[in-house]
Amino acid sequence: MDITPAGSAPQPPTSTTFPDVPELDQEAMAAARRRHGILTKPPGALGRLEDLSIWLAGVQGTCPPRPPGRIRVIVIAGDHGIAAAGVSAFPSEVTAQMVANFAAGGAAVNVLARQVGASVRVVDVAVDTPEPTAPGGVDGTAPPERYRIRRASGRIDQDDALTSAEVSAAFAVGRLIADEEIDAGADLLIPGEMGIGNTTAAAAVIGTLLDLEPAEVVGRGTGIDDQRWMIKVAAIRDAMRRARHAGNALSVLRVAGGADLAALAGLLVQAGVRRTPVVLDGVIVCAAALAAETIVPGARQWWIAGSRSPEPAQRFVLNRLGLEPLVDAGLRLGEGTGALLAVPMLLAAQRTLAEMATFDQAGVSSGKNDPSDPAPSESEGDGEGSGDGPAADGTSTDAP
Ligand SMILES: Cc1cc2ncn([C@H]3O[C@H](COP(=O)(O)O)[C@@H](O)[C@H]3O)c2cc1C
Ligand SMILES: O=C(O)c1cccnc1
Repeated sequence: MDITPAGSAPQPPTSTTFPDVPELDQEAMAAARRRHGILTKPPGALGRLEDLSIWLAGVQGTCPPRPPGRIRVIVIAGDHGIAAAGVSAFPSEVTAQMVANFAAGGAAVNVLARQVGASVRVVDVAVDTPEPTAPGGVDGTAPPERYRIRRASGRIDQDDALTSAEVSAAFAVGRLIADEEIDAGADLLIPGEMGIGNTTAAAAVIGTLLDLEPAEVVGRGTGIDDQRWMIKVAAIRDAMRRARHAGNALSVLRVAGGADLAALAGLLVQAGVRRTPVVLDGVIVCAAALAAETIVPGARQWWIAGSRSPEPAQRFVLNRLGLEPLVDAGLRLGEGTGALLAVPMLLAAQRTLAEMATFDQAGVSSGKNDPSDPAPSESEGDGEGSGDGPAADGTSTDAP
């Protein structure tokens, strides 16, 4: 697709092509639905676990699906010039300080990752320090300069966040990271982020792409007071005004987003290209997801929504993408924490589909009271697993 220049600074036009994203495996999904129909439970009784397990079968192309073997959280770190306007309750220095905290294993994302056996990688794409703050590559040996796009993205109420070359480079870095991780064996990706001021950029990107009012998309971020809220609305308004005529989603990321958002968008697209599932996190990751789906339609099939953010802009994105968060626990942290909280549900979905006994195996009557209408045998299945089905005969499925 063509990338048209936009924003105040004139940019040379560039042209970039994007990959197609494959469809989920419909046969594996149909097999998962059939299997749900013969497991020892009333049809649909596992609720969203059934949908999740069917999705997992579709992304893995096999039924029953396997448990994820290597869950990777990738925290994309980058500062934002807009922080200088006073849109956050915290100063920009916190971004670099938190990168050190991630490396030391002391952040919330580290704790929640440990809980589900995931590992955490931090990538510095635009932290406001002279030298990159995080090591490069999956094993930390690649040059960190490869991932660093610039020192803080531009102040979006006055300037473009990035140049054309930088937004393309950031998107490419996101794709590179996904490739590196998947090549190293990751089979479930959890994108997270760290960057003071990034809820302002996320809101501006979402507001622009969905044509919303600044006051509809602004949130309290790190916990700003009313005075900062007004500054933040004005910053989003000015950024949206600059981005309105950007032309396409990548250009919106260039004008009103930043290196972190563009890298996240590239990572999300490439996960789909590589048939690798993703759990989405809060409003910043969702802003990148909206851009990614706009750039490469269909990428969203490979994602599920982990957690509802109190940031109002996230809801608009999830509605547009047709995703319903698994968890609504009031988390407003980012880093990938909300997504990690949803991982146990995904694991439960895999396990129930893979390990539950069938009616035949357990010798349990399969739920048709009319003796002239015998239950489907295991080999036949019933063709429909989850969703509305006939009432069960009341046979217990040993629910806890
Ligand atoms: C100590 C600390 C740790 C964090 N971890 C994630 N965020 C989250 O808060 C920031 C966005 O909020 P705003 O737009 O209001 O600056 C991002 O860094 C996000 O990841 C943190 C914020 C702080 C202060
Ligand atoms: O929704 C999020 O991810 C979020 C919300 C507030 C602050 N940082 C991140």
